[in-house]
Amino acid sequence: MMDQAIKSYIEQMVRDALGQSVTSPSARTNYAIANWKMNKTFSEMAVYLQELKSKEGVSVVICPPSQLLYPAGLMAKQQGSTVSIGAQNVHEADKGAYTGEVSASMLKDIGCAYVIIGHSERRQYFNENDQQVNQKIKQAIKEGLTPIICIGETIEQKNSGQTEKVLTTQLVGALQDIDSDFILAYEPVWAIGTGESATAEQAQSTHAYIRKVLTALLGGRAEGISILYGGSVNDKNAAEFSQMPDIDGVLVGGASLNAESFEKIIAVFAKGDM
Ligand SMILES: O=C[C@H](O)COP(=O)(O)O
Repeated sequence: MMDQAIKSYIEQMVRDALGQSVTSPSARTNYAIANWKMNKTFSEMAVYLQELKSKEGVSVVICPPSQLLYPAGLMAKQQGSTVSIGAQNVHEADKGAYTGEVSASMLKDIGCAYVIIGHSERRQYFNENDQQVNQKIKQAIKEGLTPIICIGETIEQKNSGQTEKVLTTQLVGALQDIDSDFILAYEPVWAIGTGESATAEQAQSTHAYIRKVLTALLGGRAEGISILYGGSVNDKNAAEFSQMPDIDGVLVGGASLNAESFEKIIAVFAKGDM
């Protein structure tokens, strides 16, 4: 548990930061990240990667289930693709007796460049807490992986006006003693897999708040952090998100499973094509 005095101090910094305008979209990298979750076989992955064309001006990351991490990376390399490979989770320990788990050094060893950490499905089904998320981020950074840190509120938290408090707590917990770069993904739990995305305006307003919290925590470094939106993004609504100054890309679940749909989403986030 965080000391109450530190928490109050950070909250004051956040309040102070709320008056500042800190956005500079052109300086940040745009990302289109596919989270396949527990989907796709080897042959489905092979067909998908053959079909998928990436674009300049946007970093594309595919996060397949763990059995496909190595072959997907190999195949992308053989095809001369610029697509990077990311894992969907990592364990917080270096190594040891943790049956079924995978370490950050193992992910690095097989060519992963990114790892999703703190996805709401991990928090909900596997009881991951902010302290674990923080440890996983540290492990990822130690091994040279870029963490894709997920935060987001549930529908109950949203309806009771707790969104900003929940996001601030998750950010403060996740980012303790983190001084390397990362990607942040705002994924309202109520929008994940429901077909009911946040509106682009709702997402923009929350992203602007998140950036101000990041500014309070990290200072000027927050300016360069890409903040992605996730939650029922598809090839129809992606363009609206891409117009928002604090939305630097998307983390896509269901709609990323189809190469054609994901390619359309990639295209709208390609800087220069907007
Ligand atoms: O990581 C991706 C998110 O959970 C979003 O999933 P979704 O696009 O299926 O709503």
